Amino acid sequence: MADSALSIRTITESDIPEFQRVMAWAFNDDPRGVDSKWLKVIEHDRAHVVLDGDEIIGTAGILTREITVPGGLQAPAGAVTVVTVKPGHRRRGVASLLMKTQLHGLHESGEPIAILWASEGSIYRRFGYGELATSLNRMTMPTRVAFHPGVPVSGTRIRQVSREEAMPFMREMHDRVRRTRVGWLNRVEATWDVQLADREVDRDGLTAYRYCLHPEGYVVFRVKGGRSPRGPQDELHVRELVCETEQAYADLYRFLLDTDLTAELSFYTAADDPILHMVGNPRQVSRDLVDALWLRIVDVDRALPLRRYSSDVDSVIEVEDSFCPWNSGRWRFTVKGGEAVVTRTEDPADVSLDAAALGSVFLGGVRLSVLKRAHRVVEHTPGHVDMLTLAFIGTEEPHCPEVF
Ligand SMILES: CC(=O)SCCNC(=O)CCNC(=O)[C@H](O)C(C)(C)COP(=O)(O)OP(=O)(O)OC[C@H]1O[C@@H](n2cnc3c(N)ncnc32)[C@H](O)[C@@H]1OP(=O)(O)O
Repeated sequence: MADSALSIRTITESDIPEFQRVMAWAFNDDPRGVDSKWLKVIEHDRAHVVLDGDEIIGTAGILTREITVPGGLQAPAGAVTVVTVKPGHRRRGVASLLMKTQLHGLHESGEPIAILWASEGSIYRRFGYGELATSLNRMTMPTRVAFHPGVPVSGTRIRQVSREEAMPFMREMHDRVRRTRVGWLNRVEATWDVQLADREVDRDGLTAYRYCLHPEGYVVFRVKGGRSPRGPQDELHVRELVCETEQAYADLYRFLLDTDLTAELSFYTAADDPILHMVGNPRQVSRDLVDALWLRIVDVDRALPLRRYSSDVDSVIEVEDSFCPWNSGRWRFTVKGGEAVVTRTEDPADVSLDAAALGSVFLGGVRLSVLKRAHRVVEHTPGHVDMLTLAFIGTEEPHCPEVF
């Protein structure tokens, strides 16, 4: 329960310095001037502060985004960011008040999905966000590894260019590709400034970004210099690799892996990055899967029909959602030819779950059958969990390549 001394409102320009200070202190960081990169994307009418009297003690923002969902469709998503509470004011309900205000606002404006990256795994389930809606593969591999015979490299010339030259090409390429990849988000101009901000302070001893273009894709990376008695040991840190053809993917990876003076490539990539199967020895690719997007179904009946499903289903799903009570109760979920219809029903439930479990499975990143084994889903009618599992799973692992 929120403390009764607290109030909440959207921000004005004059709140920005204090908004930034609270953010910085909460993240154990230093404010670095009001041009701090995250502030560039904050939408003032969707950012909130919590006050204790006149003192700003909490912050949160929603970014208006589109997310690609299974079926190659785009759904509106509220991208929740900079949820922070000033040290000294924690555990008195400030974050809960921010979460409630955001989710009620999204419900009223008809935006059926909320997404976020969690700083800690123990915070957001209580607010109905499901973990691992997308996961991230922290991958490293030696450079120079050979490809499996039969993986073609076209010999297309790849050009390293300046950021200015790369930007128009990257904007267009990204906007085409993101519409085809489940979990990818659209970018507004300020997003590019944030995602590819190249401030000295963010480089951690690495070079500035390098931009390399292929006619059907691009790659952005930094290099970390290294030497050893055995020879050059530079590391390539890939920031993003965006390709609209499989050929460009093979060409750009080959280009990176053949870079002189390097020993290792690292890339926070999709869980199912095909590179694992492109190299001759898959054990040379080390992988570490972590949670990425957490997803919240704001409105069950609006959200579920937004995507396409892999098989037909007719099930009654009982949802428990004390934080957004309009979702609680039983819903008939019928899929025919990939399209879902969701209606209220009084019929007995085939399957029961909570809002967070529904958020985890929405993009196909988590199997409902696994949540059943984890005691997070209850099956009342045998067979329905398996049927729903197959319907929700798609042809690729969902992936969100950017932190917001
Ligand atoms: C999307 C993003 O922006 S991710 C970034 C999140 N922010 C940070 O990590 C910055 C540092 N942390 C903070 O600023 C704060 O501790 C926050 C925002 C995580 C939580 O704010 P608070 O105002 O303390 O949370 P609030 O008092 O509403 O707590 C609600 C519940 O969550 C629990 N909770 C809150 N934070 C945590 C945590 N870090 N770990 C475990 N439980 C937590 C509380 O114990 C409480 O539980 P209860 O309902 O059972 O009593």
